[in-house]
Amino acid sequence: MDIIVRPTPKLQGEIGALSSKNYTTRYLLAAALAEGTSTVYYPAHSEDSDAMRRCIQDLGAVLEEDDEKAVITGFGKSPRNVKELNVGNAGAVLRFLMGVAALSEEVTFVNTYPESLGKRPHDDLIDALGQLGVQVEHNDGKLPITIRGGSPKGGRITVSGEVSSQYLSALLFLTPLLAEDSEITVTGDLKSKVVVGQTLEVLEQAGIMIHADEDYMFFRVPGGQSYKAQIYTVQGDYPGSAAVLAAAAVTESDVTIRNLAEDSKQGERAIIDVLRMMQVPLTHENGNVRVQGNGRLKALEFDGDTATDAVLAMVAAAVFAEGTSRFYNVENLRYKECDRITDYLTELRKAGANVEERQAEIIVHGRPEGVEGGVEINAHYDHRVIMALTVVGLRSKQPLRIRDAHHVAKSYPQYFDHLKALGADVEWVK
Ligand SMILES: O=C(O)C1=C[C@@H](OP(=O)(O)O)[C@@H](O)[C@H](O)C1
Ligand SMILES: C=C(OP(=O)(O)O)C(=O)O
Repeated sequence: MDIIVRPTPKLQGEIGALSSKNYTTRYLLAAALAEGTSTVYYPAHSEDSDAMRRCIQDLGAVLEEDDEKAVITGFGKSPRNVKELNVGNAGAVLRFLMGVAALSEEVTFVNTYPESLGKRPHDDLIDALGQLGVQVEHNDGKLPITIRGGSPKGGRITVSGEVSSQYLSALLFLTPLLAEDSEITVTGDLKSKVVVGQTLEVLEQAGIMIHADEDYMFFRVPGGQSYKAQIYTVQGDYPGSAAVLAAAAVTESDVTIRNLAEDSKQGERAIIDVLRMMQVPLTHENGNVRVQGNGRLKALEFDGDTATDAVLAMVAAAVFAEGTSRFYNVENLRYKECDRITDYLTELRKAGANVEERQAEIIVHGRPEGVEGGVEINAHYDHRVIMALTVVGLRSKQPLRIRDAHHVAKSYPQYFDHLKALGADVEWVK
């Protein structure tokens, strides 16, 4: 399915934020790793969260769900033997479950998105699991991957943080369950460091003890621990909401998103500060973010690694800002659902944006007068490219047609319904 995004000068209204993807994957996993019955309130419903639901059930968790909650009886330290797991296109789900698979005899992760997740590297996690004595068969560090776990005991592990924080998070979920204590040393520059804070927060809520150095470069993990069955509540999602807020910022708007906690550990909360720095009129009180856009924005410089999943939306806003913006420290955007620097900028240029790339930077020469549009966009299987190009389309002179925009459902299936409710002129076409 494609989406046509037509120029929309005004957005107005109020929506509730979608539920956080990162907390949903973590709570579902923590519940599966516990032996009792946990409840997760307001879990996200999207392809990635469904991938976690499907896989933990394949591994033996029992899940019952109604409109507001998932009730999960976990498998604890003993996942059921299963031949294959299908994580869809979900990177975090794959990496976390590669860790859990170390507790199984033999599991193969199949390659169902050869053009997206199938191209992403997992070498650093494969190497770390190898240090625990886990055998991993792989296709040059990529899917399909077969893990023969058996019974790793723990010990000293080093893991590179250069490409993704998900490898470290995977080890933090696994090692408390091993018989012996572990020490994890992170090498290189740890990317998406703030997301590790979300992992530690969830582990603490699950009753797991981890001694973490303040800079997250060294961890002592006591072995022989158990995840406690708990009641969890998923907070609102900043990365997805960032795209809606960017849409409000580039139009004449009065848009409110509810349920975005001021004190959230999500780094993408920085969308609020970034839009403020861009001089977009905005308030954030009692979990309500209200943007009263006037279409005028100022350029800025920003360390994108602190808010990795919101950078594309910020760049989309910067396309219409006065001046030149620079998003630096973003090299690991190249290892996501697509190359979010080269592929994304190719699509932005098609739409008429003036953008440049460096290995680890996106530079945007703003065009407050708007961009031409009138082209077809390749989504590159990437939900965040789809959301960001939609923001650009709302302020293009001619409509944009985004091909295969249904991939937005990886994290935010209701994105276009939400935009429509705010008055955006968007239409699904076959
Ligand atoms: O741990 C997680 O849930 C995630 C970590 C981040 O990935 P990287 O650590 O690869 O940047 C983020 O982009 C992804 O959407 C979710
Ligand atoms: C990169 C993302 O997800 P993942 O790495 O989990 O596939 C994302 O949601 O933008």
